[in-house]
Amino acid sequence: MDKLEPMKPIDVEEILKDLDKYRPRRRGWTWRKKLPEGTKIDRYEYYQVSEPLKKSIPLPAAHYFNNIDPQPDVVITSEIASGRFEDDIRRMRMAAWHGADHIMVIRTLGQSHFDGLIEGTPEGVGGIPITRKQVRATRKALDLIEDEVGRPINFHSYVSGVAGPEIAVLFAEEGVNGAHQDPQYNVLYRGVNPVRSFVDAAVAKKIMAWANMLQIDGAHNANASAKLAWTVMPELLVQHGINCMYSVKVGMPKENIALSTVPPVIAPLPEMRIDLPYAVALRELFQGYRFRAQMNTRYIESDLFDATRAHVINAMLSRLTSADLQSTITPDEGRNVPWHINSIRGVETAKHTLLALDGIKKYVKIDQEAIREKVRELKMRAILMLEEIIEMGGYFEALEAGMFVDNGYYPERFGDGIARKKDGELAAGTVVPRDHDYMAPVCEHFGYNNLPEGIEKPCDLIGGCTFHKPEKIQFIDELDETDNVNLRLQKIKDMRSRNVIKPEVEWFADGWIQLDMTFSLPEEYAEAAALAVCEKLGLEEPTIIAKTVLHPVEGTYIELKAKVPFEIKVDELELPKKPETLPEEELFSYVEKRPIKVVAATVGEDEHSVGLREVLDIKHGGIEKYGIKYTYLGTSVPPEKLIDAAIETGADAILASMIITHNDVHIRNMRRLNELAIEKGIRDKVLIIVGGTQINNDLAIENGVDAGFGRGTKGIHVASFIVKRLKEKEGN
Ligand SMILES: Cc1ncc(COP(=O)(O)O)c(/C=N/CC[C@H](N)C(=O)O)c1O
Repeated sequence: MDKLEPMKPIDVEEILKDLDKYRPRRRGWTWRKKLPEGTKIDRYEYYQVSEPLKKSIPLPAAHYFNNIDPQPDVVITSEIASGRFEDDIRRMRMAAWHGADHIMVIRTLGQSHFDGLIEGTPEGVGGIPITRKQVRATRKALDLIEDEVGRPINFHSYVSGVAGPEIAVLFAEEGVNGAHQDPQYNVLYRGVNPVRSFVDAAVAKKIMAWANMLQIDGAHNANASAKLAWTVMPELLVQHGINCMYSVKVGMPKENIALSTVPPVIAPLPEMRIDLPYAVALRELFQGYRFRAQMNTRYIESDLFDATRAHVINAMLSRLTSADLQSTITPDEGRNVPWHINSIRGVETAKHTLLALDGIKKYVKIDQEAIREKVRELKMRAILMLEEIIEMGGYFEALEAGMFVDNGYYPERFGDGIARKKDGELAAGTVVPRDHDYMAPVCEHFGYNNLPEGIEKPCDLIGGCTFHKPEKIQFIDELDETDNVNLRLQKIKDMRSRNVIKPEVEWFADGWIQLDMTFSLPEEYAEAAALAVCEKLGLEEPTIIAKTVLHPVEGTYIELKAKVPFEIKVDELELPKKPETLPEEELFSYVEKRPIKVVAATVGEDEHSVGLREVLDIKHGGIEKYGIKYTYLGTSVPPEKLIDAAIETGADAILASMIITHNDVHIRNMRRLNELAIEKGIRDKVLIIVGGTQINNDLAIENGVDAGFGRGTKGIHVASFIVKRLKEKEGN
């Protein structure tokens, strides 16, 4: 398969075919191609956008603006790792269409403790088992997806744990474009021996530098691990400094070193007043490096709205300072391994906010004087901390003393930091000093290597290494015949062959749905009542995933997930009939021969007019475009007035818009129009057509009018209906 059919799902079996022969089309990271300041998109000016996509899904409100889908200048990340790469590939395609060009894949639980590579395609837990086959299949799929959307997509995962160097070689061989690499992470959060972690990191970073991979550091983990995240701000600056300098010393270019910057707090704290000075201090201290805005995962609860608000603030912080990448840790990080919809919501939030604040610095400047004191204080605290680390004898000694992730706001100390023994922890004593005559015919190998004179590159000694002779790469297909993608695909093939489907959240037809409901009960009763509703609906495994107390006794909002026990037969689905339309030239010629007049209004106490005006006015392709004359009576028009106007003007049709449906007021208005038309003796002379977001044709007809048009109706739909009916009534 050399390209994707836009309206066909990715064929994973096709992706898996000839995987042993696949070679990555490029190595290294790709930034977006920025467009000049003042670029016009449609009639609007932009200052921070990049080249558009060939295929994409714009923001929800884009249809008001000719469906434009501007792409911010900042790389947008989507983190996708459900445990089944074959489903993640589908979601990567969804994310790419919504504007993500950086796909980050978390590794399966505990892979950092595997002292070697794993192979095949076992199912992961909370992430993907990173194996050559999985990496290769995903990169191959991303090739197709990037061709489809028309923009390179960066594939990213993690170089960490006791097999860090091996993972780095794998990523370099397989064309992975970016990776987290920070030796402090292994030490602090994976309990790896500090010396081992730093030696491995040097080896891994050198390989990543050769592969031109973007590196993201792990400072955000301190933020995510501290009790009060803001107290580690000075330490975050120190941690960024340690990884940045270590990476530069190993030979990594600064433009490939990204700081994973996290806003230290969230409302109810005065978020921006605390986060802004920190963000400014970072960018002043680390000029020349890249900034990856990482949402604050420390405080993400199960409330999707609160998480989304936090994401908006984070992206706003990016625009007020600067960011090269905008991460979109999904809003449901606080409750699930991210679901499809929440990966996409994360991308939309980033895109929306970055576009909303396009060029904002032309109007809004940070008052450098006002912020100066706070910025200086943060830098001073970080410098003092660095000086103390040096006084303690250096990084490893400071580590043993528990200097890191202490919850005190340095120099305040609580003594509850994460202490790691220099000669203890996982893989202690496994670093073997190289002999003085050490020689390895290995390219991009960190450290001294007694290579013989006159060779062009080390691997010339062995006829080429896998970096220079990829045909030497050993591709292992599957190792576990009971846990692999082929077995999992069997279930999908079976359902597709029977043309049945189930709802899903992260894996194909996994059966999960999400419900939300509100009860006028205190929360514990509301939770029990919600579960009871699911039982009565015959749903399986109902699980409460979030709740909002609207009032201690007046009401509680509950969100649940539950599984549907049945399959849906796709063949038996009744698709809503698309309103038929006549060819435009038929409409023009009919109306020319047979003039048509209509009266139109928004009826009752309803003030909504936008939808009706779009159906009427020529500039929106309204019925006026086809020569139909209309008399528009405005909004909140009593049905009586609309009928009288139809009589006065001899109208052929009445167009009544009704958006408000409270207490079925729309239904009363439909019936009223019909009754009045009968009373006044014009019912057989005039078509009554109603429209509105909650209207459908069946509802309209059962309430006495001739047609009902719902959301998204265009002038041609209404004009076609009128002409069709008049033809039926009057012949020709
Ligand atoms: C520097 C570093 N190395 C490795 C790993 C992952 O390591 P395991 O494979 O042991 O889980 C991480 C994880 N960070 C969380 C990712 C977050 N969701 C993010 O977007 O940054 C890390 O920060």
